[in-house]
Amino acid sequence: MTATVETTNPTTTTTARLECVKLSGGRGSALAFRDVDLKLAPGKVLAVLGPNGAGKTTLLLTLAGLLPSKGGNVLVDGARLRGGRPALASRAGLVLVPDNRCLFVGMSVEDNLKVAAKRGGPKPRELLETFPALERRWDLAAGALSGGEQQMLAMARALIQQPKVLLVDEMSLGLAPLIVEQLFETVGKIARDHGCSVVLVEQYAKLALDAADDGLVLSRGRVVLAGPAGELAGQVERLENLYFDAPEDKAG
Ligand SMILES: Nc1ncnc2c1ncn2[C@@H]1O[C@H](COP(=O)(O)OP(=O)(O)OP(=O)(O)O)[C@@H](O)[C@H]1O
Repeated sequence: MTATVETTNPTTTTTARLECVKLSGGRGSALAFRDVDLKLAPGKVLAVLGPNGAGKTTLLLTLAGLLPSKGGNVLVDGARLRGGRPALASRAGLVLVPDNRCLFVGMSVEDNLKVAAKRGGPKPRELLETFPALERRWDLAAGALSGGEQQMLAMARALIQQPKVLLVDEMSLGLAPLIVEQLFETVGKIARDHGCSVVLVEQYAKLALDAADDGLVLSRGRVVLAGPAGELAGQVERLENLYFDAPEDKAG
């Protein structure tokens, strides 16, 4: 089964910021996800949900060019992106925030941002507008920050690269619910203020759908539910069944 997340209004927008057409991917010879179709407009947030092992992270890594695709296409602003080439994906504006954050823990907050800054792009201190909590940590080593602050820094470091599409993996991992809620709010603000599209891989289905415009649910590598976030949020029971691998939703 495939499904399409159509966030563009066909009467006003002809080109999606991010588009996947029958995209498949995995590691080695195994497919972790298959035939994923999606369209995401600038400034919109897509929540990618699903149980453990559903293929969510593999989808993000494939979009970021860190894994080769095994079929289908990825398009950014209508231009086809060659798979398996992280430098090309980065040049096309795809920026990944990995679940382990990958910060330089011995370097200060400022230096973590400096190494990612682009010529002509925002200066590190400009990121404090979006992440004011980092100001009082500015000179501290990233490794000395709390989990929530580290996640903010990881997001700020992605944002300083002026992404067209921000790919965020398990932003909430290991964080207190209150911090998670704040981060989700910030994601919505980033999409609106910076006009970038955000693909948000998450386990916290309810919070993610509250922050997203659209949702897509993977189960066993296949899209089993997709549509406006508000509609998916109204199907929490079906979502929960998927998480517990209910037989009716097995994609085979
Ligand atoms: N490093 C790896 N080597 C081989 N197979 C892997 C590796 N990482 C994940 N897989 C396999 O790929 C499939 C998809 O995993 P993936 O991590 O994309 O799922 P996920 O939906 O992100 O799950 P989770 O929420 O637990 O992170 C699973 O069958 C998993 O066992």
